[in-house]
Amino acid sequence: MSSPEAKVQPQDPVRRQGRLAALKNILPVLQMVWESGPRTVLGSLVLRVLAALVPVAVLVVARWIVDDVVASSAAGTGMTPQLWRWVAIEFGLAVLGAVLLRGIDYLGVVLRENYTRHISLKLMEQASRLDLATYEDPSFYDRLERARVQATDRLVMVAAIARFLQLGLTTVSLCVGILVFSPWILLNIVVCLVPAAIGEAYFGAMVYALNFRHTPKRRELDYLRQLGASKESAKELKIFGLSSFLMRRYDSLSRELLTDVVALSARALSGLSVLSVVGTFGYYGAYAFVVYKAARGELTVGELTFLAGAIAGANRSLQELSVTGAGIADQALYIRDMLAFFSLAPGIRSKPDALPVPRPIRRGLEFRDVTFTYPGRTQPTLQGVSFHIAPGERLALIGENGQGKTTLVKLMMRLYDPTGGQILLDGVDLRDYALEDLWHEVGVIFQDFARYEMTATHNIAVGRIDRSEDAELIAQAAQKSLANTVIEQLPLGYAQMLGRRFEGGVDLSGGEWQKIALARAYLRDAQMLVLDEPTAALDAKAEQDVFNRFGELSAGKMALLISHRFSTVRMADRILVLEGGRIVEEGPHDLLLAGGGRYATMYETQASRYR
Ligand SMILES: Nc1ncnc2c1ncn2[C@@H]1O[C@H](COP(=O)(O)OP(=O)(O)OP(=O)(O)O)[C@@H](O)[C@H]1O
Repeated sequence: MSSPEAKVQPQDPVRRQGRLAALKNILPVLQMVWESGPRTVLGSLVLRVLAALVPVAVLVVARWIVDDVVASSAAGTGMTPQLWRWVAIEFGLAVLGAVLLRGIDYLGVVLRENYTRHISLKLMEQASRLDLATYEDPSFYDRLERARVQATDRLVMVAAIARFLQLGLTTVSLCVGILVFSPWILLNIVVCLVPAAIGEAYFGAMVYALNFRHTPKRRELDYLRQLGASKESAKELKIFGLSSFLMRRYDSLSRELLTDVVALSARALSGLSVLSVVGTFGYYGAYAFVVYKAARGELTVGELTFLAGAIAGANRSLQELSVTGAGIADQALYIRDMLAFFSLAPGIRSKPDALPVPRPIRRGLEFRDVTFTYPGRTQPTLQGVSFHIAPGERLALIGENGQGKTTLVKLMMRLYDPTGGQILLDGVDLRDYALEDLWHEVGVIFQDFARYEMTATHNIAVGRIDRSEDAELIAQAAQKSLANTVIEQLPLGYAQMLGRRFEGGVDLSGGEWQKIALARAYLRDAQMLVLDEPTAALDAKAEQDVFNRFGELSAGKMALLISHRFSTVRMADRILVLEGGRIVEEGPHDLLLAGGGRYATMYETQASRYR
């Protein structure tokens, strides 16, 4: 049985410890950014360092220009060569600044595309590793949704970190410039900005906490939106008149979210406005002090120019630094969900020394006293199930709805592990075999098989994707399942896009889809065939044709059939009757019928309908 995966316990994001702990999440993200394109990252860093130093260089040159102009005009020497040189340098710096900006933008685009690609592939890979049980847990979808949104939204954070580094360097260089003249001016600016920085951080965390709480509701909103505009539900929505019901639900849910968001934004607006007034005090205090010193002749006009520019620049970049820093800290909280998703480990996996599945399988598959309870359920779905299926044998499973037939198949494929008992293949526990090998050896079509919005070829090829280019093999599988008759009617034949999602797609009937899905099972060179309701959507004639072939196709293999139709079931060598998760009868059709038990009653009920 798969171990329940650790639930991600959300730390209280508003508390300082939670925020500080979240900061360490930045490191793995930086690592992922680096992995997505080391050269781009390096190039981007170099450009940003250069760009960070341009503002202070401009101010230093401006200071010398102003002082030289004042001196020249007092001495009446006009434009000196030295002055020309300063102007030329200033011009060069302006050009450099503009070019660097373009370069940073360009590399930013490359970085963003690389990172999105890299992270999306990682997400897909991780999602494919997880247990089926994980997919049946609603909290998983909340987590997946947060991870998905974060994977792309956190690009903002990547850009923010780069911006933070650049701003940091600009700020330090300007502050050093100010410090040379007066440490007090600097202190004044910094101290007055601290409350605003704390305020930004606080409200950022509040927004995160709100978004965290809203995730289930947002998921429901997405679901309602999709349901309201999907092909699958369109018929029922119209006939049952459900649209207004869905819209009312959407309206009330979205209103709840809106109210919360507006309330928080209003609080942030008033709180942060007050705090920014304090910051402005610091800036103008410093500015007035410099003007006062210049007026008393304690600073040259060039120094006044430099300081006024540096104070304005430092104030601006410090404010921006605190907003960007708070932003990064918030993003770090969001990233926690993405990292938590990446750290989920599947409970069902191969052991390090896993065995290959024997070829050929000699003794067959045995369920030995198997019990299974679904995660989150208290009652077992299967109880003490024991049976054996030998190579070359066709076994049928019959039972009313919800008796555990599909569950038994899921256990057979190791999509779940039993909670009690053992499943053995050639006398060895299924858990000792390599998972991929085991899956390779089964050709399965589930009752709720997937309908891929792809071409007819690919819809069959998914059964054995490494042979997707082998047109002949695919055509043979289609012939076996009778899908060829369906495909030959399509305007583009095997190249026809199926489903309605994409341009030129053609939809099929339920039975036609089923024949296509059946071809997937035949495409595999598998030793076990498992067909869960393989003919449920087929008409009587097609069912007859499918089964006439099935006999030949399953020769020498183990075949398990699940069906509610006795016409299907009776052709099996042996039939298991499942009731309440237990096998209550077992034997060939004639024997069970003669026995007059559960099977005979079910058979009679169905037969009487046709008399
Ligand atoms: N993922 C799940 N989590 C919890 N319970 C489940 C899950 N899947 C199935 N069940 C429950 O297990 C029981 C058996 O389900 P199963 O799908 O195996 O029945 P079945 O015999 O194949 O039914 P049907 O003939 O309707 O296909 C049902 O009561 C069902 O509600």
